[in-house]
Amino acid sequence: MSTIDPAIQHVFDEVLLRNAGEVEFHQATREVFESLGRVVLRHPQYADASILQRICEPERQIIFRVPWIDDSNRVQINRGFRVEFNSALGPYKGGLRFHPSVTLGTVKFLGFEQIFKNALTGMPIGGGKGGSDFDPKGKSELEIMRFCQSFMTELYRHIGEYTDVPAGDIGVGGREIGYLFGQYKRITNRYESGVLTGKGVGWGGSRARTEATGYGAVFFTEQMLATRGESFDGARVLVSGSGNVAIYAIEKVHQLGGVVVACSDSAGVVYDKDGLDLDLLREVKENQRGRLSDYAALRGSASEYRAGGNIWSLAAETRIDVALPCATQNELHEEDARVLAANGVRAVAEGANMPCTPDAVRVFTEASVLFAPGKAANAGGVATSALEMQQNASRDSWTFEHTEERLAEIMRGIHESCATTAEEYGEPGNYVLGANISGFTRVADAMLAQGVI
Ligand SMILES: NC(=O)C1=CN([C@@H]2O[C@H](COP(=O)(O)OP(=O)(O)OC[C@H]3O[C@@H](n4cnc5c(N)ncnc54)[C@H](O)[C@@H]3O)[C@@H](O)[C@H]2O)C=CC1
Ligand SMILES: O=C(O)CCC(=O)C(=O)O
Repeated sequence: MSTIDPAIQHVFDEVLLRNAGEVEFHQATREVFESLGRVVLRHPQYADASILQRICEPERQIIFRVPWIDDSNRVQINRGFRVEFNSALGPYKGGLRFHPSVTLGTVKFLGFEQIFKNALTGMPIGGGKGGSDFDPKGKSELEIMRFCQSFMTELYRHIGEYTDVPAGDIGVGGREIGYLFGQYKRITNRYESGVLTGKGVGWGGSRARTEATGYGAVFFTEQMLATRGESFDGARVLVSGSGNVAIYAIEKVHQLGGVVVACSDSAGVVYDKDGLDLDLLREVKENQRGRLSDYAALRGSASEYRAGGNIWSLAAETRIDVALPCATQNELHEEDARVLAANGVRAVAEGANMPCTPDAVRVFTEASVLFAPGKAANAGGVATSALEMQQNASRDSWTFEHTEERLAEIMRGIHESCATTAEEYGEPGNYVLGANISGFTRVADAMLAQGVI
């Protein structure tokens, strides 16, 4: 079992004390600290410059009121957040999450992960994240627009092409990015394309950004499988969630010859034993903004809907080769990992951010299941956001094929750097260790070069 090296335990204790009650942030930082003992011993300059202490302290945290008027003319108040965590490698970069569960601790855990993920991409982007406890579910189109406009009315003063570049995450897709961009343009009187990514392709967005996170997670898994001479061809796959990441992970698995037999939402699971109907799924989720129960009703006898079901338990009923958790944090627990490992699952890759609990990750590691942490596996989204910024800066617009090839190349590079770093530190195949050390080293070296700031 991984533990924190005694040489850096006191730094982690301080992180716990300074960020009391932020359990997801504790979880994310603990995992990184568990990987870093050997690095700090090998490179004492990091400890001398207090890099660990500094990397855990956001450069800036912004919390603001978001007032808006609902369709019944009542004033509603939400809370907005933007945590600008680390700008050693470039402007803060990371998504916005709109979900009722969002707290400062959630945004800090996501922002912390983003620092290392963005470093792994090799692109010039720092780490940040934001969001609100606003719940988009059940809101009208006009309520969503009014909320986004109010959110941006405060956020605009903190962001910019060279400062901080938000994008989407849970509850924030192309529609919300459109409303946010419109309000930014209106307030600043500037068509600053590079201030947000995930824009519509017709007005500054990048082709393949919508697909990038899900595709990238599958590309990474493909690389991991290849280290054991395996592939997606004929593989049976579980993908949790049914949002942006899940849908495009499913699409890429199907393109590579695999079959995704189940996906989920917060209300239940659909199990189509011969494979999901992706066109229908997209119609229900993307166009109608419906639930999986609606999908199952339309799909008829080819589909089984399990209200409140656990997607991972399907591995005990049918052959599953690969599991891709693509919904939300801590959705795959120790018991689920045991079921997956005991029933022959060969690879697990985190399309979502931190979907597997630490105990689940330990089960996979002990069972020699290939395991890709989110900061490596889902980095294709933010990498393609950086490609969007590149296209914006050069007033260019690339083809889908070119952008997808760049994405595939970036994912191969991330896989390579995680694999070689894990090997260099004596744990070949440990992608968690490889991702943490490789991402950390790039950021730490830039921080050293830039002095005590
Ligand atoms: N959108 C992006 O480019 C990126 C997203 N991610 C991460 O991927 C995950 C999913 O994000 P998106 O697909 O963008 O969000 P989304 O809002 O498009 O979809 C989220 C999906 O998860 C489902 N869900 C939520 N809680 C659930 C639960 N407890 N059980 C089962 N399903 C549940 C929702 O019903 C929805 O289908 C998040 O962890 C996010 O941080 C990571 C990298 C980039
Ligand atoms: O594309 C981006 O800037 C952000 C993507 C994101 O939020 C993530 O990687 O978790």
